[in-house]
Amino acid sequence: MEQERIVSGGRRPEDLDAALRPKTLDEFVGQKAARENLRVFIQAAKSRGDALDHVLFFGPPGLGKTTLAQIIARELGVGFRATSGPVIAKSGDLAALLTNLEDGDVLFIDEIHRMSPAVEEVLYPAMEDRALDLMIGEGPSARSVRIDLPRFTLVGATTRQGLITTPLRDRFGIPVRLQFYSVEELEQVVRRAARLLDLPMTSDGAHEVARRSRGTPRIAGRLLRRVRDFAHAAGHEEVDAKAADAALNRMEVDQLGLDAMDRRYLHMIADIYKGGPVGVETLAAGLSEPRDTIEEVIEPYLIQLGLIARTARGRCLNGRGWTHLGLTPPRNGQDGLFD
Ligand SMILES: Nc1ncnc2c1ncn2[C@@H]1O[C@H](COP(=O)(O)OP(=O)(O)OP(=O)(O)O)[C@@H](O)[C@H]1O
Ligand SMILES: [Mg+2]
Repeated sequence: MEQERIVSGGRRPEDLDAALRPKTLDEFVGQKAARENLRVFIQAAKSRGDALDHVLFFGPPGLGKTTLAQIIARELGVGFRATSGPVIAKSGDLAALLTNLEDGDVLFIDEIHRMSPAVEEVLYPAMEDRALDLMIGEGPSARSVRIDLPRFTLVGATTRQGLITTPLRDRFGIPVRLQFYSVEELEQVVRRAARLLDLPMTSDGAHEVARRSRGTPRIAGRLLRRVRDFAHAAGHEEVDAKAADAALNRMEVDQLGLDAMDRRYLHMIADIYKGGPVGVETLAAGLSEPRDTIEEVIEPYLIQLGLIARTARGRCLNGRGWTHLGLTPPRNGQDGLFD
Protein backbone atom coordinates (compact mmCIF):
# COMPACT_ATOMS: atom_id res chain seq x y z
CA MET A 1 0.00 0.00 0.00
CA GLU A 2 2.51 2.49 1.25
CA GLN A 3 4.86 1.76 -1.66
CA GLU A 4 2.24 2.99 -4.09
CA ARG A 5 2.11 6.46 -2.62
CA ILE A 6 3.86 8.99 -4.75
CA VAL A 7 4.38 11.26 -1.76
CA SER A 8 5.17 8.45 0.63
CA GLY A 9 8.42 8.97 2.48
CA GLY A 10 8.98 5.23 2.35
CA ARG A 11 11.71 3.58 0.35
CA ARG A 12 11.21 1.75 -2.89
CA PRO A 13 12.88 -1.52 -3.73
CA GLU A 14 15.04 0.01 -6.46
CA ASP A 15 17.17 2.65 -4.81
CA LEU A 16 16.39 5.61 -7.02
CA ASP A 17 17.49 7.80 -4.15
CA ALA A 18 21.12 6.84 -4.46
CA ALA A 19 21.77 8.91 -7.59
CA LEU A 20 20.57 12.11 -5.90
CA ARG A 21 22.19 11.56 -2.53
CA PRO A 22 24.54 14.37 -1.49
CA LYS A 23 28.00 13.02 -0.69
CA THR A 24 29.52 15.74 1.47
CA LEU A 25 28.34 18.08 4.23
CA ASP A 26 28.72 21.00 1.83
CA GLU A 27 26.38 19.40 -0.68
CA PHE A 28 23.83 18.60 2.02
CA VAL A 29 21.07 21.22 2.00
CA GLY A 30 19.16 22.36 5.09
CA GLN A 31 19.24 21.05 8.71
CA LYS A 32 21.66 23.90 9.30
CA ALA A 33 22.14 23.52 13.06
CA ALA A 34 22.65 19.76 12.85
CA ARG A 35 24.96 20.08 9.88
CA GLU A 36 27.17 22.70 11.45
CA ASN A 37 27.36 20.86 14.77
CA LEU A 38 28.35 17.65 13.01
CA ARG A 39 31.01 19.55 11.10
CA VAL A 40 32.55 20.70 14.39
CA PHE A 41 32.39 17.26 16.03
CA ILE A 42 33.86 15.53 12.97
CA GLN A 43 36.69 18.05 12.77
CA ALA A 44 37.42 17.68 16.48
CA ALA A 45 37.45 13.88 16.33
CA LYS A 46 39.75 13.94 13.33
CA SER A 47 42.21 16.33 14.89
CA ARG A 48 42.31 14.25 18.07
CA GLY A 49 42.76 11.12 15.98
CA ASP A 50 39.83 9.56 17.83
CA ALA A 51 36.60 7.96 16.66
CA LEU A 52 33.56 10.25 16.53
CA ASP A 53 31.12 9.83 19.42
CA HIS A 54 28.02 7.73 18.63
CA VAL A 55 25.32 9.57 16.69
CA LEU A 56 21.55 9.01 16.77
CA PHE A 57 19.35 10.47 14.01
CA PHE A 58 15.62 10.63 14.46
CA GLY A 59 12.84 12.09 12.35
CA PRO A 60 10.26 11.19 9.70
CA PRO A 61 11.24 9.09 6.66
CA GLY A 62 13.13 10.68 3.77
CA LEU A 63 14.68 13.64 5.64
CA GLY A 64 18.27 12.46 5.19
CA LYS A 65 19.19 10.12 8.06
CA THR A 66 20.89 7.49 5.89
CA THR A 67 22.44 10.20 3.74
CA LEU A 68 24.01 11.91 6.76
CA ALA A 69 25.30 8.60 8.12
CA GLN A 70 27.16 8.01 4.84
CA ILE A 71 28.41 11.58 4.78
CA ILE A 72 29.81 11.20 8.31
CA ALA A 73 31.89 8.17 7.26
CA ARG A 74 33.12 9.96 4.16
CA GLU A 75 34.03 13.16 6.02
CA LEU A 76 35.84 11.13 8.68
CA GLY A 77 37.61 9.19 5.94
CA VAL A 78 36.63 5.81 7.44
CA GLY A 79 34.78 2.71 6.30
CA PHE A 80 30.98 2.49 6.31
CA ARG A 81 29.13 -0.68 7.33
CA ALA A 82 25.35 -0.71 7.29
CA THR A 83 22.72 -2.98 8.76
CA SER A 84 19.30 -2.56 10.30
CA GLY A 85 17.58 -3.46 13.55
CA PRO A 86 15.21 -6.15 12.21
CA VAL A 87 18.01 -7.83 10.21
CA ILE A 88 20.15 -8.56 13.27
CA ALA A 89 18.37 -11.69 14.48
CA LYS A 90 20.76 -12.98 17.14
CA SER A 91 23.26 -11.35 19.45
CA GLY A 92 25.93 -13.45 17.70
CA ASP A 93 25.15 -11.64 14.43
CA LEU A 94 25.88 -8.30 16.02
CA ALA A 95 29.01 -9.66 17.73
CA ALA A 96 30.28 -10.83 14.34
CA LEU A 97 29.59 -7.42 12.80
CA LEU A 98 31.38 -5.61 15.60
CA THR A 99 34.47 -7.82 15.65
CA ASN A 100 34.85 -7.39 11.89
CA LEU A 101 34.97 -3.58 12.03
CA GLU A 102 38.18 -1.81 11.14
CA ASP A 103 39.65 0.88 13.35
CA GLY A 104 37.49 4.05 13.27
CA ASP A 105 34.70 2.58 11.09
CA VAL A 106 31.15 3.88 11.07
CA LEU A 107 28.58 1.17 11.80
CA PHE A 108 25.14 2.34 10.67
CA ILE A 109 22.10 0.65 12.21
CA ASP A 110 18.88 1.73 10.53
CA GLU A 111 15.54 1.25 12.33
CA ILE A 112 17.49 0.82 15.52
CA HIS A 113 14.27 0.82 17.57
CA ARG A 114 13.44 -2.57 16.07
CA MET A 115 16.41 -4.44 17.57
CA SER A 116 15.58 -7.26 19.94
CA PRO A 117 16.39 -6.72 23.64
CA ALA A 118 19.00 -9.50 23.60
CA VAL A 119 20.84 -7.86 20.72
CA GLU A 120 20.56 -4.47 22.36
CA GLU A 121 22.32 -5.82 25.49
CA VAL A 122 25.36 -6.65 23.38
CA LEU A 123 25.46 -3.10 22.13
CA TYR A 124 25.68 -1.44 25.57
CA PRO A 125 29.26 -2.48 26.52
CA ALA A 126 30.28 -2.18 22.88
CA MET A 127 29.21 1.46 22.78
CA GLU A 128 30.44 2.34 26.23
CA ASP A 129 33.67 0.39 26.70
CA ARG A 130 34.41 -0.84 23.16
CA ALA A 131 34.10 -4.34 24.56
CA LEU A 132 32.12 -7.46 23.92
CA ASP A 133 31.08 -9.80 26.72
CA LEU A 134 30.84 -13.33 25.38
CA MET A 135 29.71 -16.46 27.20
CA ILE A 136 31.93 -19.44 26.56
CA GLY A 137 30.65 -22.93 27.28
CA GLU A 138 27.44 -23.98 28.96
CA GLY A 139 26.17 -24.96 32.39
CA PRO A 140 28.44 -24.78 35.46
CA SER A 141 31.62 -24.43 33.41
CA ALA A 142 30.30 -21.43 31.47
CA ARG A 143 32.34 -18.28 31.84
CA SER A 144 32.25 -14.85 30.42
CA VAL A 145 35.15 -13.42 28.45
CA ARG A 146 35.61 -9.84 27.45
CA ILE A 147 36.90 -9.03 23.98
CA ASP A 148 38.20 -5.60 23.06
CA LEU A 149 36.73 -4.04 19.95
CA PRO A 150 38.29 -1.61 17.51
CA ARG A 151 37.33 2.04 17.90
CA PHE A 152 34.13 2.70 15.99
CA THR A 153 31.26 5.14 15.67
CA LEU A 154 27.76 3.79 15.90
CA VAL A 155 25.26 5.79 13.87
CA GLY A 156 21.68 4.84 14.65
CA ALA A 157 18.60 6.00 12.78
CA THR A 158 14.96 5.81 13.78
CA THR A 159 11.66 7.29 12.75
CA ARG A 160 10.35 6.68 16.27
CA GLN A 161 12.33 8.35 18.99
CA GLY A 162 9.73 7.28 21.54
CA LEU A 163 10.43 3.59 20.89
CA ILE A 164 14.13 3.75 21.75
CA THR A 165 14.87 2.44 25.22
CA THR A 166 16.39 4.93 27.63
CA PRO A 167 19.63 2.94 28.24
CA LEU A 168 20.22 2.84 24.49
CA ARG A 169 19.37 6.50 23.92
CA ASP A 170 21.65 7.57 26.76
CA ARG A 171 24.65 5.91 25.12
CA PHE A 172 24.54 8.22 22.11
CA GLY A 173 26.73 11.28 22.69
CA ILE A 174 25.28 13.11 19.68
CA PRO A 175 21.50 12.93 19.31
CA VAL A 176 20.21 14.75 16.22
CA ARG A 177 16.58 15.48 15.44
CA LEU A 178 15.92 16.13 11.75
CA GLN A 179 13.23 18.66 10.86
CA PHE A 180 10.98 19.03 7.86
CA TYR A 181 12.65 21.25 5.23
CA SER A 182 11.51 24.76 4.36
CA VAL A 183 10.25 25.49 0.85
CA GLU A 184 13.42 27.50 0.13
CA GLU A 185 15.62 24.57 1.17
CA LEU A 186 13.58 22.14 -0.92
CA GLU A 187 13.91 24.49 -3.87
CA GLN A 188 17.67 24.05 -3.62
CA VAL A 189 17.19 20.28 -3.41
CA VAL A 190 14.96 20.35 -6.51
CA ARG A 191 17.33 22.56 -8.49
CA ARG A 192 20.26 20.33 -7.66
CA ALA A 193 18.29 17.20 -8.59
CA ALA A 194 17.09 18.77 -11.87
CA ARG A 195 20.71 19.51 -12.71
CA LEU A 196 21.72 15.92 -12.00
CA LEU A 197 18.78 14.66 -14.09
CA ASP A 198 19.63 17.06 -16.95
CA LEU A 199 16.20 18.60 -16.71
CA PRO A 200 15.83 22.26 -17.70
CA MET A 201 13.63 23.98 -15.15
CA THR A 202 12.60 27.55 -14.38
CA SER A 203 12.88 28.82 -10.82
CA ASP A 204 9.10 29.05 -10.45
CA GLY A 205 8.93 25.44 -11.66
CA ALA A 206 11.38 24.40 -8.94
CA HIS A 207 9.38 26.43 -6.43
CA GLU A 208 6.15 24.66 -7.36
CA VAL A 209 7.64 21.19 -6.87
CA ALA A 210 9.35 22.27 -3.62
CA ARG A 211 6.16 23.75 -2.21
CA ARG A 212 4.30 20.49 -2.74
CA SER A 213 6.93 18.03 -1.47
CA ARG A 214 5.70 17.63 2.10
CA GLY A 215 8.86 19.17 3.54
CA THR A 216 10.77 16.03 2.46
CA PRO A 217 13.75 15.81 0.06
CA ARG A 218 13.00 12.22 -0.92
CA ILE A 219 9.51 13.25 -2.01
CA ALA A 220 10.93 16.25 -3.88
CA GLY A 221 13.20 13.89 -5.83
CA ARG A 222 10.40 11.47 -6.55
CA LEU A 223 7.93 14.16 -7.66
CA LEU A 224 10.58 15.70 -9.85
CA ARG A 225 11.08 12.44 -11.75
CA ARG A 226 7.36 12.16 -12.44
CA VAL A 227 7.12 15.85 -13.40
CA ARG A 228 9.93 15.16 -15.86
CA ASP A 229 7.95 12.26 -17.36
CA PHE A 230 4.84 14.39 -17.82
CA ALA A 231 6.85 17.28 -19.24
CA HIS A 232 8.52 14.99 -21.78
CA ALA A 233 5.17 13.47 -22.74
CA ALA A 234 3.72 16.95 -23.26
CA GLY A 235 6.76 17.97 -25.31
CA HIS A 236 7.85 20.78 -22.95
CA GLU A 237 11.49 21.77 -23.30
CA GLU A 238 11.59 23.33 -19.88
CA VAL A 239 9.57 22.74 -16.72
CA ASP A 240 7.89 25.91 -15.53
CA ALA A 241 5.32 26.38 -12.75
CA LYS A 242 2.43 25.65 -15.08
CA ALA A 243 3.91 22.38 -16.33
CA ALA A 244 4.82 21.35 -12.77
CA ASP A 245 1.34 22.21 -11.52
CA ALA A 246 -0.32 20.20 -14.29
CA ALA A 247 1.87 17.17 -13.55
CA LEU A 248 1.34 17.38 -9.79
CA ASN A 249 -2.42 17.66 -10.27
CA ARG A 250 -2.38 14.55 -12.45
CA MET A 251 -0.64 12.75 -9.58
CA GLU A 252 -3.37 14.02 -7.24
CA VAL A 253 -0.85 15.93 -5.16
CA ASP A 254 -2.84 18.91 -3.90
CA GLN A 255 -1.86 22.51 -3.22
CA LEU A 256 -0.41 21.65 0.19
CA GLY A 257 1.42 18.62 -1.18
CA LEU A 258 -1.06 16.17 0.31
CA ASP A 259 -1.96 13.04 -1.63
CA ALA A 260 -5.05 10.83 -1.79
CA MET A 261 -4.02 8.94 1.33
CA ASP A 262 -3.63 12.11 3.39
CA ARG A 263 -7.05 13.29 2.22
CA ARG A 264 -8.64 9.92 3.05
CA TYR A 265 -7.20 10.27 6.54
CA LEU A 266 -8.54 13.81 6.95
CA HIS A 267 -11.93 12.88 5.51
CA MET A 268 -12.25 9.94 7.85
CA ILE A 269 -11.88 12.21 10.87
CA ALA A 270 -14.16 14.88 9.35
CA ASP A 271 -16.92 12.80 7.81
CA ILE A 272 -17.15 9.81 10.12
CA TYR A 273 -15.95 11.17 13.45
CA LYS A 274 -17.22 14.77 13.10
CA GLY A 275 -13.72 16.15 13.57
CA GLY A 276 -12.70 13.81 16.42
CA PRO A 277 -11.25 13.06 18.83
CA VAL A 278 -10.72 9.59 17.42
CA GLY A 279 -8.10 7.02 18.45
CA VAL A 280 -5.25 6.11 16.13
CA GLU A 281 -6.16 2.41 16.22
CA THR A 282 -9.66 3.23 14.98
CA LEU A 283 -8.23 5.31 12.15
CA ALA A 284 -5.74 2.57 11.27
CA ALA A 285 -8.55 0.02 11.05
CA GLY A 286 -10.77 2.35 9.04
CA LEU A 287 -8.02 3.16 6.56
CA SER A 288 -6.60 -0.39 6.44
CA GLU A 289 -3.15 1.00 7.13
CA PRO A 290 -0.71 -0.12 9.82
CA ARG A 291 -0.70 2.16 12.85
CA ASP A 292 3.04 2.75 12.33
CA THR A 293 2.45 4.18 8.86
CA ILE A 294 -0.17 6.53 10.24
CA GLU A 295 2.04 7.73 13.07
CA GLU A 296 5.35 7.88 11.22
CA VAL A 297 4.42 8.82 7.69
CA ILE A 298 1.00 10.46 7.53
CA GLU A 299 0.55 12.38 10.75
CA PRO A 300 3.84 14.25 11.33
CA TYR A 301 3.36 16.49 8.30
CA LEU A 302 -0.35 17.06 8.92
CA ILE A 303 0.54 18.12 12.45
CA GLN A 304 3.32 20.37 11.17
CA LEU A 305 0.80 22.07 8.86
CA GLY A 306 -1.59 22.48 11.78
CA LEU A 307 -4.35 20.50 10.06
CA ILE A 308 -4.74 18.01 12.90
CA ALA A 309 -3.79 17.77 16.56
CA ARG A 310 -2.80 14.75 18.64
CA THR A 311 -4.59 14.95 21.99
CA ALA A 312 -4.76 12.58 24.93
CA ARG A 313 -8.23 11.46 23.77
CA GLY A 314 -7.25 10.99 20.13
CA ARG A 315 -6.81 12.86 16.86
CA CYS A 316 -8.77 16.02 16.14
CA LEU A 317 -9.24 18.03 12.98
CA ASN A 318 -8.23 21.68 13.45
CA GLY A 319 -9.92 24.66 11.81
CA ARG A 320 -7.28 24.66 9.09
CA GLY A 321 -8.02 21.01 8.42
CA TRP A 322 -11.72 21.74 7.87
CA THR A 323 -10.83 24.68 5.63
CA HIS A 324 -8.44 22.59 3.56
CA LEU A 325 -11.17 20.03 2.92
CA GLY A 326 -13.57 22.84 2.01
CA LEU A 327 -15.92 21.84 4.84
CA THR A 328 -17.49 23.69 7.76
CA PRO A 329 -16.97 22.20 11.21
CA PRO A 330 -20.11 21.13 13.11
CA ARG A 331 -21.16 23.94 15.52
CA ASN A 332 -21.16 21.67 18.56
CA GLY A 333 -21.05 18.04 19.61
CA GLN A 334 -24.85 17.70 19.48
CA ASP A 335 -25.11 18.27 15.74
CA GLY A 336 -24.78 14.59 15.00
CA LEU A 337 -28.04 13.86 16.86
CA PHE A 338 -30.18 15.71 14.37
CA ASP A 339 -28.82 14.74 10.98
N1 LIG B 1 19.66 17.56 2.68
C1 LIG B 1 19.45 16.95 1.52
N2 LIG B 1 19.81 17.55 0.40
C2 LIG B 1 19.58 16.96 -0.80
N3 LIG B 1 18.98 15.76 -0.94
C3 LIG B 1 18.62 15.12 0.17
C4 LIG B 1 18.84 15.67 1.45
N4 LIG B 1 18.37 14.82 2.37
C5 LIG B 1 17.87 13.78 1.71
N5 LIG B 1 18.02 13.95 0.37
C6 LIG B 1 17.54 13.07 -0.68
O1 LIG B 1 16.46 12.31 -0.13
C7 LIG B 1 16.74 10.92 -0.26
C8 LIG B 1 16.30 10.23 1.00
O2 LIG B 1 17.15 10.51 2.07
P1 LIG B 1 17.55 9.39 3.13
O3 LIG B 1 17.54 8.05 2.49
O4 LIG B 1 18.82 9.82 3.74
O5 LIG B 1 16.36 9.53 4.14
P2 LIG B 1 16.14 8.76 5.53
O6 LIG B 1 15.92 9.82 6.56
O7 LIG B 1 17.24 7.80 5.75
O8 LIG B 1 14.76 8.01 5.29
P3 LIG B 1 14.24 6.63 5.96
O9 LIG B 1 13.70 6.99 7.31
O10 LIG B 1 13.14 6.19 5.04
O11 LIG B 1 15.38 5.68 5.99
C9 LIG B 1 18.25 10.85 -0.52
O12 LIG B 1 18.62 9.84 -1.38
C10 LIG B 1 18.57 12.14 -1.19
O13 LIG B 1 18.39 12.00 -2.58
MG1 LIG C 1 17.21 5.74 5.73
